[in-house]
Amino acid sequence: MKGGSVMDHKPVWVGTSWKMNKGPAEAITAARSLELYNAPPDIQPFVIPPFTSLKDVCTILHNSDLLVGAQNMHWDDSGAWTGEISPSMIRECGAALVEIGHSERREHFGETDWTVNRKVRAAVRHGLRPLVCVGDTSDEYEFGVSLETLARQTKIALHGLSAEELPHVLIAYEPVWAIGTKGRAADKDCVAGVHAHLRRALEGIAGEEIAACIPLLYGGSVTLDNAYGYVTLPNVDGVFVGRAAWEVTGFKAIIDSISIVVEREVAA
Ligand SMILES: O=C(COP(=O)(O)O)[C@@H](O)CO
Repeated sequence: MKGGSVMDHKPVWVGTSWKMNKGPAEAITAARSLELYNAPPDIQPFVIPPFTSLKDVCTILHNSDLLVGAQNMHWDDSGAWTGEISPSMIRECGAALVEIGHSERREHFGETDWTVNRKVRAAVRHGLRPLVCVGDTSDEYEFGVSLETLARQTKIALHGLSAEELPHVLIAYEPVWAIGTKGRAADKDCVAGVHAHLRRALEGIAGEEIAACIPLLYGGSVTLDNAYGYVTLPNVDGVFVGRAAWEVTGFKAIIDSISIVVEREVAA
């Protein structure tokens, strides 16, 4: 079928960020209903709760099949950074992942390629796996410069990482025009083309062998109806879901739909 994740028996990543939803009580309820969840073989599920729920969710899911991440962090270990959360604080909560550079943070909170790079380097230094979000705006898409934007964001995000550090990174391609209630999901041809380009960019940065280890996820209006289609594409190693996975039942349904495809491909 492809030279991507399923054939290589790498796990297919299926995760959701709860964004600014679920305070501690609701997050604990959701985490408890995932605690005993047996993830299908070859699927690596993850959830990314808000900071106020991070420790509780990490504690509940500590021995589960799910990984837990934070939605952002500062790059410094500690200091006078009012309102910020450090990498060691996230580690202390028990998180394994940290999302960096989501377009909502780039657009509304001053995240830049430069701050993304500092955060990515800090994350790996602290033993966290950064999930770096890259994405083109609708203007960039219309003007035909999406690939340049994505290559720039990726190169700067990973700048300065060593050959040992690079395989800890995950990348999510999330077109800004695909995210949220006003977004439209990218079609499969677009995702296949962009992911092939991103893999080549990674090969330029890290060499072929390491680039092949870096999971490339797609995110933006992923639903139960389209999720499994994305993971059949070459160079798509998973999906990063928002709204459609905020309810635990929706999240599990998406995982199940993907697992059918994965099992079929592994058996073939
Ligand atoms: O923003 C994301 C996608 O949100 P959707 O609601 O699925 O469009 C991605 O980062 C997952 O949170």
